[in-house]
Amino acid sequence: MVRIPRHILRRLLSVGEDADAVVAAAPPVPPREVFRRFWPYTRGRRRWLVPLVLFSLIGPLVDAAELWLFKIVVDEVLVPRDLRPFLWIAPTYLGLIVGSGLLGFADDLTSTWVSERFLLTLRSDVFRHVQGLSLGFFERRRLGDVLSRVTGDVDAVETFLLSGVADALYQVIRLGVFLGLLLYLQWDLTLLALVIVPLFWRAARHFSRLIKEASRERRRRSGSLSAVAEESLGNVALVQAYNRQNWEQRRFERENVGKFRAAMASARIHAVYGPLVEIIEVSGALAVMGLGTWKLAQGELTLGGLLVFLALIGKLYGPIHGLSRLGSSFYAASASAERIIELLDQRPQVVESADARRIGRARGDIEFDGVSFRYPGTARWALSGVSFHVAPGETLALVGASGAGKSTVAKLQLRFYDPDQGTVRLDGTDLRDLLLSDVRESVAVVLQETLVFHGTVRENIAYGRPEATEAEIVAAARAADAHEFIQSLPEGYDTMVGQRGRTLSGGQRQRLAIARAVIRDAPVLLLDEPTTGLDAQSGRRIMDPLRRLMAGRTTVVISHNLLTVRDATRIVVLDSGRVVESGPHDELLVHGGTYARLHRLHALTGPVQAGSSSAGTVLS
Ligand SMILES: Nc1ncnc2c1ncn2[C@@H]1O[C@H](COP(=O)(O)OP(=O)(O)OP(=O)(O)O)[C@@H](O)[C@H]1O
Repeated sequence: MVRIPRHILRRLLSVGEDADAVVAAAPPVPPREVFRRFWPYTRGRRRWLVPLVLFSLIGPLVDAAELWLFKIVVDEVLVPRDLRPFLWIAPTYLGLIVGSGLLGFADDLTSTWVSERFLLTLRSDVFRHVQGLSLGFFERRRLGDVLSRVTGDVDAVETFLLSGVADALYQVIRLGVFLGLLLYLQWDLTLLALVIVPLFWRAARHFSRLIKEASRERRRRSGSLSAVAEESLGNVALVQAYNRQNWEQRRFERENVGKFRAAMASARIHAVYGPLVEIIEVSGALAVMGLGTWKLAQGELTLGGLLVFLALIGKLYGPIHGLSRLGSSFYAASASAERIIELLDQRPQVVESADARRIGRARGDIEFDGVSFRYPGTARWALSGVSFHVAPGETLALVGASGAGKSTVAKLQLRFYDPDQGTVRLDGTDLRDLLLSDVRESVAVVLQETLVFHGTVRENIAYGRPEATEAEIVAAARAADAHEFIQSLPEGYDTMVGQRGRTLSGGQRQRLAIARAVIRDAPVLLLDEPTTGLDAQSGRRIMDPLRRLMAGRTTVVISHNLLTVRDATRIVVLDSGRVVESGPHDELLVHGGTYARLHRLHALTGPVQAGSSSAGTVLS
């Protein structure tokens, strides 16, 4: 026999290495654990598995009956050349075919219903889980990979748990039925036919491991591909402006080729496995045929008997073959299941306490008490020992150099993260003791990067409060000085704004964001660099609406632009996560510290010098 050197075989069947992976492979999970994790999702639909099992039981019986009829045709019609038995055989056969057709119809519909229902629940659950994860998860993970798991890998779990198991059951039942018949017909021939089973088993075990490796790699590459595509296409303006298309193309190509290689490795494994299984199968069948023919010659077997026996052997190998093939798709599916489990095992860093309190509408009293915070996985304190208090209706301005920790304060106020030390309070209660939804409900945000969704202008404003009426939406748009420009859009409030509001200008997006905050009508307002990216005129334009929005609310305004903050009740100056100064504008100027220095610098070079008079009064 020709022996293929081991190293060639290993290369042929290996997946290859990826030195710097975009997305890491999920940790391996044993199949039993995968079952344990996903079985609960079949709750409420398990009784539908009973007819499915029954269908799988009846199918092979119909098959066997057909074969039996064939034996009768050969032995009682063809060999004695007698047409009479054919008169009952023909309608019986037709009846069997119609019956199995109806059965197939019911089986198909029921199994699709059960599996699609399962997927419906699982997909929604995975999405709900991912949505509930803390901001920290999204700041660390590649969005494209998460998307690929939610939309692609979820489907494979169904294969693993339902279709796979139903198929396995079906094959086992077929195996049982045909084996029983064969043993009944010729036990010695049957035992000979079964000699190949251990060989099948060994081959299946060995190859399923290889297939699992290849599938893992394929799924990982799919995740990487989505991640690269999402990053490149999501930042298409940047990519084109910097002429980085070729670089992005290469990045994409690298993952694309990786996926191709993984697919080829998987194809090679299957291509070796398929013929191997066939060789084992044919050897068994040939041995049986030899012994069978000998028995026929000895007169121990009729021709019909031998033909049926050989046909049944074919049917017997079918399920064995099917089971071994199933093993490989089962392992391939488990590679996807591992990726889902890894996602489901992510715990939100921010969790609502079991006895969280409702506060209803907050008064808007905010307090940071000795707050220190470090982003997960980093060594540097983003905030250390930060304390300040803002009474209801007051305005606090946070200023400081870039990276000083201003946005981090906003994230802690929204409870996107919990402080490592100290306490953040709303109306005197630790945020950790409040319902998370209440904490978020009490805050309206206008962020640096205004978030606009693909949808109509109306939907974007109402995102702040979905139950808002048309009149409230228009009133909010007016308050945000957005009504006029919205009306001049081709379809007014029904105009679709592209994803991330690309069809709007920066100032228009900001005013839309303000309208959304107005309609939310929350007691606390977080303004993170509300004039970022706007020129002096646009910056001035949103000052009035901002002022209207801030009236009567507790406001925390984050700004580099010192001219927009001088009328705040109190200004807190942050430096490397520490409060270095705090007090009203005039006091800080007299004090002559960091703020006074920054202010002098700004007065000379500030970005809104031209509009300083109106910009400066925003907080008045
Ligand atoms: N998700 C994150 N993971 C790790 N470190 C972070 C994360 N976000 C911010 N940081 C770090 O925390 C520090 C404070 O960042 P923060 O965004 O609060 O600064 P900022 O004062 O708002 O800056 P800017 O004015 O430029 O927006 C910075 O050193 C920054 O690198």
